[in-house]
Formats: sequence, structure tokens, C-alpha cells
Amino acid sequence: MSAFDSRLELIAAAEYFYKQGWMVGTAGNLSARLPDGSFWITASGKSKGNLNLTDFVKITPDGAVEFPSNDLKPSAETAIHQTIYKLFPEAQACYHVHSIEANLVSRFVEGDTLLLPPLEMLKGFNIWQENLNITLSIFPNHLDVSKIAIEIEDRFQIVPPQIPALLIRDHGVTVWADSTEKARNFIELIEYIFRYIVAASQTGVKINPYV
Ligand SMILES: CSC[C@@H](O)[C@@H](O)C(=O)COP(=O)(O)O
Ligand SMILES: [Zn+2]
Repeated sequence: MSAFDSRLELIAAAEYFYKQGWMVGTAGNLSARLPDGSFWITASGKSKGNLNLTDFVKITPDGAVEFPSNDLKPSAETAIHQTIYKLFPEAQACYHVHSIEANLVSRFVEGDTLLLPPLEMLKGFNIWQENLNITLSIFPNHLDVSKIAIEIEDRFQIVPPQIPALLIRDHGVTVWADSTEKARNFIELIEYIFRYIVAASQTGVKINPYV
């Protein structure tokens, strides 16, 4: 019997995110680790709404690129996935999407952290606190993606993230988890929180710190 192919999970998640409007116009990239420490990642520039098994590139633990076919390039944001897997050995999947709400909330603050509203949804990140005071790290969006990856590594080595997620300003969110299933849930949870922050900012009711 052959082992389960995690690319099938990535294809299904990408189709779902695409339908939510979070991976339009080839935006976003998804990866999943393999038992040998290598990972599958979406090839660069593919429409994420209808990926197939040949739309992935394998990155080995030493950073070599294994092309299933030679006209594929790895995701332009592979360096961020490599950094996440290096920093968090328990991570088995890393998902990155672009939503309008993520970009709006990234502009609600000028600093490098976003205070999250104290929503029950945070329990989905395994946060069990009475008075929730959780922040999400925001990073600048550099043209040179390796610079973003270096800044993620530098900051998280000193200040570990409170939840397995980070936001790149004017760009989108990245999450990681110990399974593809959890990574998909984490994207849904953080995008719900972003939608809540945007909606709350429009109500005039003091239900979040940005109103
Ligand atoms: C709509 S282009 C977006 C890209 O520049 C990038 O941010 C992205 O998420 C997808 O890049 P890709 O190289 O396809 O993985
Ligand atoms: Zn991106």
C-alpha cells in the first residue's frame, strides 16, 4: 500500500482558500513536510484554484530543489517556509494566503504587533487564558523575500510568537501547524479574526482595541 500523498491535502486546501477569495490571481503558497525533512511546496505562479499533483516542487532539507518537471520554479516565498520549518521543528505544514482583511488590519497599527481581540476563536490556537492579551507579529513586506525570512528568524529567535501565525504588511498571513488539517483550521481562524477586526472597526462599538 502506498503512503498518503500530502499534495492531495494541499490541492484541496488551495481550492478551498481560492474559493474564499484568499488565493486569487496565483496568490499564496502552501507546503507540507515529508518524513525525511524535505517538503512539497506549490510551484511559483500557478493558479491555486485547480492545482494538480505536478504543480509542486520538492525542497530537500539542505535546500536543494527537486523538480518533478523542469519548467517549474519553486514558490517565490520558499525562503519563508524554510525559515518556519527551521524555527519550529514540530511544524508539518505552512500555509500562506492573501486576503483583503489581512491587508486592512495590517494598516490598523503602525508598529510590528497587532493586538488580537479576546475572542473565543483564539482557543482554536490552543490559547487557554482568562484575560486574553494575544498579539500577532507584523513584518514589513520587502521585495527581496529572503529579507522577510531573515527578519522572521531574527525576531522569533528573540521573541517567540504567541500563536503560530505571522502577518506581512500589505501582503498576507502565514500560519504553520503540526498537520495539514490544523494549518487549514488556523488559516480559517485567523481570517475570521481579521474579518471581525474590520467589521468591529465599522460598528463604532467599543469591542476591539482599534475602534
Ligand atoms: C499575486 S502575486 C503574489 C506573489 O508575489 C506572492 O506573494 C505569492 O503569494 C505567490 O507567489 P508564488 O511564487 O506563486 O508562490
Ligand atoms: Zn504572498
